[in-house]
This record gives sequence, structure tokens and C-alpha cells, in this order.
Amino acid sequence: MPRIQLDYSIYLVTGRELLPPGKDYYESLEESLQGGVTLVQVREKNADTGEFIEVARRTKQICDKYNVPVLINDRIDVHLAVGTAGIHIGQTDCPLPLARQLIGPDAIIGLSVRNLNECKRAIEQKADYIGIGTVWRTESKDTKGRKCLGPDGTGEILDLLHDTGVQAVAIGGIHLPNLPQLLHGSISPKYSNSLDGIAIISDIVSSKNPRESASNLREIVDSFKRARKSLNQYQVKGGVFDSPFVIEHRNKNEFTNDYLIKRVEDLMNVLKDETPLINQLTNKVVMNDSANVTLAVGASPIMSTNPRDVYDLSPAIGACLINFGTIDDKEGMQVAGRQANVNKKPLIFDPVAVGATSFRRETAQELLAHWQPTVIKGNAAEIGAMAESSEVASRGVDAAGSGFKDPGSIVKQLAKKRAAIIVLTGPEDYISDGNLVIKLSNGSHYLEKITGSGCQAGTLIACFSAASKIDYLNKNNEELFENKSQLVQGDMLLGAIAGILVYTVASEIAAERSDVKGPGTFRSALIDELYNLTPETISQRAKIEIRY
Ligand SMILES: Nc1ncnc2c1ncn2[C@@H]1O[C@H](COP(=O)(O)OP(=O)(O)OP(=O)(O)O)[C@@H](O)[C@H]1O
Ligand SMILES: Cc1ncsc1CCO
Repeated sequence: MPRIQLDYSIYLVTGRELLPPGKDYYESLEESLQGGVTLVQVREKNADTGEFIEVARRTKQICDKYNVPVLINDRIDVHLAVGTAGIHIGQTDCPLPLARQLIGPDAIIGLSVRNLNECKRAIEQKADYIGIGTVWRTESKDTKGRKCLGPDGTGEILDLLHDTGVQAVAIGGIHLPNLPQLLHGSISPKYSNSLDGIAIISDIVSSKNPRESASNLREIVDSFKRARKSLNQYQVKGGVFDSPFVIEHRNKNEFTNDYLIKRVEDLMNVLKDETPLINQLTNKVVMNDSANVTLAVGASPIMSTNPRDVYDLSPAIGACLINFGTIDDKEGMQVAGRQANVNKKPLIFDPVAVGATSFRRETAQELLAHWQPTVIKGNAAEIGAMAESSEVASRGVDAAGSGFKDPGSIVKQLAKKRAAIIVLTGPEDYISDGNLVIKLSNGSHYLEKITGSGCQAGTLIACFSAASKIDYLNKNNEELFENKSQLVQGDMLLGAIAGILVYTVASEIAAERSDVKGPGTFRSALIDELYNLTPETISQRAKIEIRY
């Protein structure tokens, strides 16, 4: 007989010791069930057997009213005594094959896994589900000193579950603000598997209003699952594009060069009308040029790096750029990126020279464990390093060699792996959201002769991503925004395309000017041409190729 199918969406792990003062455990449990908890695990670290059985029995009585199954942490005897749906065991508890013998074929067995090897063993031993963790460090004692997996590490484990039927929840440090980041950031690199749910302790148990806490979490998980479903449907049916990070539905017939140019023009106007503030944590080399190109397209720069300051600024900004060219402000970068996710701001990551040193590679990993970027931009060496490809090497901040044989598939695969828009710069630029690849062929050879042209391109992607979010909010009532799991509202693919197109078209005009004699005059002519650029010029010059 097949075992019952559980809904792992919001998996509450109880912890009576975490209740707020004066809150009754059973009252809190019932409220959380009303809010949308889909599965409950009774975990009692200090109770005697008799007390554990009593707590489990009453928990089951309450959960039965809401048709929510109950699992027991570790204790097979308590499970048998109360007749719950199954057990959850850790790596040092009763071995899974023995537990299976003891509780029979029909009960659910879940296993905690911390790494790929433990996951492989869980599959071999036929666990029904795995609890992947710890995702992020938590205050609770048992996670101190443990290696945290982050969304990335969680995603690597999810790949192993492909075609196994084993379900997965993530656990550890998951709270409402970082939930969208976890769900998107853990989409597995190879098979695009995603989490079946999240295990939550303190966000619900310690809450004074567990109904509301559970319901907020549930809304995000449900909308993420809906978005994944519609993405899968698109892949089967073809034609309609929708991705978890781009809200606009794309129809193949409507998504043409003319449509793109029209939308880029719209965003140019939005920037001039709304002047969004763009916080840029960037390198010392380009800071002044980046601030000037921001002003030239109508946005407003602020180069804030102090952790307290970036935290306070975050709600007010239109987008955030993190460029780690000189890696001076790692803590500020961690806070700025995290708050950009929390406040649903476009977050552009420019991992300058990431492949050049192990320090840079480790810093990129560390930052990506803290936040989920909306767009990752780099030259061939940087994108190659992010994609773990050895085709293009890095020579300091520049790419060495002539580029990838198949740049389109590199950006598409990396976009899927990272659940982000990927921009690969060079004589031709390739941009992908994991479904489409857009090739842009404007630009000037002078861009290779000034420092920080890639950094400025990143700045303009940040400006136009901000414009794309504003444009979306101007056209749609935010209250109607149904996909709560979305990291950012607005079309972020379009933001990236607009940033590159505006930069490269302006560079062509600057390079053609008779007063431009070399990189020095080009540099200031470029700022002027960005300032004077009109939508008509974009439409006359844009060289766009859309590939499906
Ligand atoms: N030979 C070229 N012809 C046309 N456009 C180019 C050329 N090389 C680069 N570009 C443009 O210049 C911008 C920067 O791209 P590039 O790949 O040179 O960045 P980068 O190597 O990261 O630069 P930096 O490290 O100086 O910031 C992009 O918009 C790209 O389209
Ligand atoms: C030259 C240089 N060094 C660190 S960042 C930077 C700017 C170009 O990326």
C-alpha cells in the first residue's frame, strides 16, 4: 500500500520552550493550524516519556480537526503509542532501516541530512522525505558551530533527489523575510528541483500571533509553488514565458524587437520622471564615473557602504548594486544585499574578477549565501567562473581569450542554476532569464580602453531594473500583486536589456564624434551622449536578436 502523501508546504516543528510568555502551547498550535500549517512534528527535548505521549496525543487530537498529519521526533515508542503518521529521525538516532522494521511499511520516515553523502544514504535507505539543514545559522544551541548550507548548498542536495520520489523540506534560520530568497536560491542547478516545503520553528512558535505568522509563510510558499507549476507548464506547452523572477508573461508572438525597443523607451522616460535612488557598493576605481552615468540617465546615485547606513537606506532605494571590484566593505555588502531581498528591491551583482583568486571566489560564495541577486553581470571570465567553466580565463579584471563557443547556452544554464538574470558582456552581450537568450550587438571598441566600462554597465542595469519595478507598480495595483514569493516586482529581464542597450548605443555615438580623439575624450563624451540619448536613437541603432 502506498504511504499517505503529505503536504510539506509549512511544516511546523514544535518547541514548547520557545513560546512567548503567557502563551499556551495548544492554543498556539491551533492558531497556527488555522493560519495554514500543513504538517506538524512534535519535538520534546526534555519531557519524560509519559509527558511526551500526553503532549503528542493532545497535539494529534487538535491536528485531526484540521486534517493535518503529525510526526514524532525521534521516539518510535511515542509514535506507536499515539498512532501518528510517522517519525522524523536525525543522523545519530535509530538507523533508518531498523526504524522501518520497527514501525512497519505504512508509516512516514523523515531523515535530517546535512550534506550530499547523507542525502545519498537517505535515498538508498528509502526515506520518505529529508529535512535539509541547517540553511542559516540560528540562535538555537544545536546549530552552533555547524556548517550552514545556504540556499546554494540546499539546491545541490535537491539535485540528488531527481526522479527518486523523496520529498524535501529545508530547516534552520528560515524566517518570513528570507523565505523568497531561500525558495528561489535553492532551485537545483542541474534539474531545477525545488523544495516541497519549509520546516519552521521559532517564526511560528515564538509568535504572539501564530495564525498570522503561519498564514504569511503559507502565502509565500503557495505562490512560489504556483509560479513553478506555471513555469513547468510553459516548458511542456511552449509559447508563453513566465519565470519565477520575471512577472510579465511573455507571448512569443508579442515579444519582438519592436516590443523590446518600445519598452526600453518607456523605461528611459520612467527614469527621468521618477529619479530613483540607486545605492551602489562599488569599487574605488569607478565610483565617480558610476555616479555620473547614473545621473546622466536620470536616476540618482548614492554610494553608501556602511552597514547601518545601507540598512536604513534600503526601504528608500530603487535598486542596489553590489560590485566587489576592490572588496572593501564585505559586511556592508552582506547587509545591503540581504535588505534588498527583504524590501523586494532589484539587486545587481557584479562579481569583478571572481575567477582570479580564491579569495574572490570564496567571497562570492559567502555573499550569495547571504542574498539572492536579481541580475548577475560579468565579462566572459567572470561568468565562466560563476558557471564553473574553464573555457575563458581571467587576467585580473579583464577576460583573456576570445570567449565562449556557445555563449547563449552558458548564460541560459547559469540563469537556471542561479535563478537570476545573467548578463555576459563583451563585443556582443548575451542576456538570459533561463528561458530566452537576447543577443545585443551595439557598442564601441573604446569601451575596452576605459577602465570600469563593465562596472558602469552594471550601474545602468541597476538604474533600469529600478525603472522596471516602478513601471510595474505604476501600472498595477500593488495590492493585486498575487505572487508574494516573487523577489522583485517588474520585468527584470527588460531592466537588464535596457541598461546594456542604452550604454552601448550611447558609446557608439560618442565614438563617432569628431572631438573624440582617444579614451580620455571618449570617457567624457560617453557621459554626454548618455545624457542626450533619445528613444528615437535607440530605435534607429538597436541591434537585437531574440533566441528561444
Ligand atoms: N569590442 C567591443 N565592442 C563593442 N562593445 C564592447 C566591446 N567590448 C566591450 N564592449 C561593451 O562594453 C561594456 C563592458 O563590457 P566588458 O566585457 O568590456 O566589461 P569588463 O571587462 O567587465 O570591464 P571593466 O572590468 O573595465 O569594468 C559592455 O556593455 C559591452 O557591451
Ligand atoms: C581596475 C580595477 N581593479 C579593481 S576594480 C577595477 C575596475 C574595473 O573593473
